[in-house]
Amino acid sequence: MTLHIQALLRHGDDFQLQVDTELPLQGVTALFGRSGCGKTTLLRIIAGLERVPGATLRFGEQIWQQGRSFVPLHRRRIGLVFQEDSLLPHLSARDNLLYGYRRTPAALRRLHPPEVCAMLDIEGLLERRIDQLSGGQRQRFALGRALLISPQLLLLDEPLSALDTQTKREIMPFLSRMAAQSGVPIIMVTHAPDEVERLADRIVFMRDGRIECIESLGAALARHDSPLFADEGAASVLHGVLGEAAADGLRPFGPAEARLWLSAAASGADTRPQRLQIRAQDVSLALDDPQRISIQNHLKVTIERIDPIKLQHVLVACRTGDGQLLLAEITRRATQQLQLAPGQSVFALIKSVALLE
Ligand SMILES: Nc1ncnc2c1ncn2[C@@H]1O[C@H](COP(=O)(O)OP(=O)(O)OP(=O)(O)O)[C@@H](O)[C@H]1O
Repeated sequence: MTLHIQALLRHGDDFQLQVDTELPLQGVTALFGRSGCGKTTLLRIIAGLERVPGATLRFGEQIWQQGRSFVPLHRRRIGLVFQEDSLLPHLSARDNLLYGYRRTPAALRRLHPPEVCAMLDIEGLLERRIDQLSGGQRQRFALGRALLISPQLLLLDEPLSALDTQTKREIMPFLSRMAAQSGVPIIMVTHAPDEVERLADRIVFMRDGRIECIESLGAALARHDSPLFADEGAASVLHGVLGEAAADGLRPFGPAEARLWLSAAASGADTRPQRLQIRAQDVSLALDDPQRISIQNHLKVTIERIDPIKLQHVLVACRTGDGQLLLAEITRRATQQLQLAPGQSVFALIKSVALLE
């Protein structure tokens, strides 16, 4: 399934959006870029909230806009969730949730309240009034309401940005569960690299009203000049499964040839693949595997590339034993002292990891 978008739009003298692209849609697509680059404008065009004369929009075989024909939002079967939750305060949580479901013809319903409630863990909150819900719970209801129209496409405009860090952390797993289980493609506007790293399958990088490039998450994390690294530095995302806690509470992550130990809170084995974020600054390299050291996570890796990134630093791209990419940011001086080079086997010492929940 792809979305073809061709549009040229001006907002005043300062801003022009010019897009002509064929966007693959499976899974989660993040629209990423600096404030004002046109992410929300593009999302509104896709939704049909912004009607651009002369634009063309095709969703698979369906023509949403071409020439004089224009399919309005409600006939595109799009689920929308914005930054600020838009629940109706005079309705109960349950009636808000079912608002779109009740208006969706039975023949078009593919997602139903029990599965959506379970996905978002909101069964116990259905009888509450809206003002009795926390910000995070309200946003879960907004997501549920959007899903229950059984949309062909979900558009999320910075759905987490109005939430505090703790609530964001609470909601992330629901978003990723929803992306994995609902089968509905998602386009999400964000300018937070950690949201992209946690949720996205591909990224549309935008700048000054244009699409710079469209990349898979893997490709976007594999280049040293990735826009994802611009503010917070380079990071790797490792995919793996979390095992059961050892006697001391640490939990294994990933296969034996690339095993890491985490102090993750939840207990019990969880067979869902998870993502682990490792900042390149938290990875050191050693020629031997040091034993008398407090750092617990040592991985044998092979150097693939070394890219200068700052005056005194380089980014070393390494392959782990299970074929994943791990980035280490070290000084040029260390690179010379250790005589590091592509193809070489070294040990990556990882000071800190974060399970992207
Ligand atoms: N209705 C409007 N009228 C005039 N200018 C607008 C309108 N909507 C947006 N703009 C301008 O268009 C540009 C792109 O805005 P847009 O909201 O799409 O950016 P964004 O990338 O989503 O930014 P942010 O991350 O801050 O939400 C901005 O310069 C904005 O000021």
